[in-house]
Amino acid sequence: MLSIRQVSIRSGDKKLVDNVSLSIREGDWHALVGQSGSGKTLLSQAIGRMLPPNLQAEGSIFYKERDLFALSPGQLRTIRGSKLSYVFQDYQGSFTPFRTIGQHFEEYQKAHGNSDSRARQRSALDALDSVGLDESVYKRYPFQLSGGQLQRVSIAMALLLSPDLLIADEITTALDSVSGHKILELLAKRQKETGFAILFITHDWRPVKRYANRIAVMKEGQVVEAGEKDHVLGNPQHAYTKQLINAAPTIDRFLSTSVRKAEIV
Ligand SMILES: Nc1ncnc2c1ncn2[C@@H]1O[C@H](COP(=O)(O)OP(=O)(O)OP(=O)(O)O)[C@@H](O)[C@H]1O
Repeated sequence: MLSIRQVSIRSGDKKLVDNVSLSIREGDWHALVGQSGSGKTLLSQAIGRMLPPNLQAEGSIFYKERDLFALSPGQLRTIRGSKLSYVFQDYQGSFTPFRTIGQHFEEYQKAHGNSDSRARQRSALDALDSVGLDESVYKRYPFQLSGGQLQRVSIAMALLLSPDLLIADEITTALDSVSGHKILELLAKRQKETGFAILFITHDWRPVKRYANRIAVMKEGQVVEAGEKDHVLGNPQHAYTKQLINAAPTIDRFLSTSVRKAEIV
């Protein structure tokens, strides 16, 4: 469904992403992991042509046989937000403080051509309901919601127009672990219901093990290993992947440490 072909991203002479190729299939939960600064966010921004203006991308990214790099800005707008949508770690930055949640939904839907105000409100309330939020949230301001609730609103908006691909960049990093877990469970439930694919950028191996079916590992701008999750985790080929897997906390290790601590006390 999405095919990233030999994409490089440069800042002047410096290559920040180096000749990356990656495919995302319908319904995939595709994890993108790797060291800080390895180019995960830039690669995800390149998909929606949202790179900072000082950077240049080359190569091609095909969404259902259309090269996104070759589309006009108008053509791209019909795809971004509707077929491809984003949720970010910085959910607070995605909201304007003096606008209610309802006003955010209004603006978003008008921008995507929904001119029927009753239908707009109905679909906003349905979207809130689908992420476990009640109608009262529609009239509230962003500062009146918790981090977890705001991230739910971001997901509701990102899924409003039934995208084929949701790009989720570190979406639980700013949340406490319980709220983060609830967000991921919600995402998994919505994915099961509607079948969109997820490009899931993370530092955390736990959700990768739990939810992903495919993994790509990035290091210094390159994808050093990619494939089915079970294959990559069970039979890692690259030294860096092995290092990442060994460094990840496992429940077994966590439990044995806790038991040891309990024994010492
Ligand atoms: N606008 C920019 N101009 C120049 N260099 C940039 C720019 N944006 C990012 N970079 C550099 O590109 C590299 C890749 O950045 P990117 O944010 O994609 O990494 P990442 O893998 O997402 O890291 P993290 O996991 O810490 O979020 C980094 O070295 C970063 O400093």
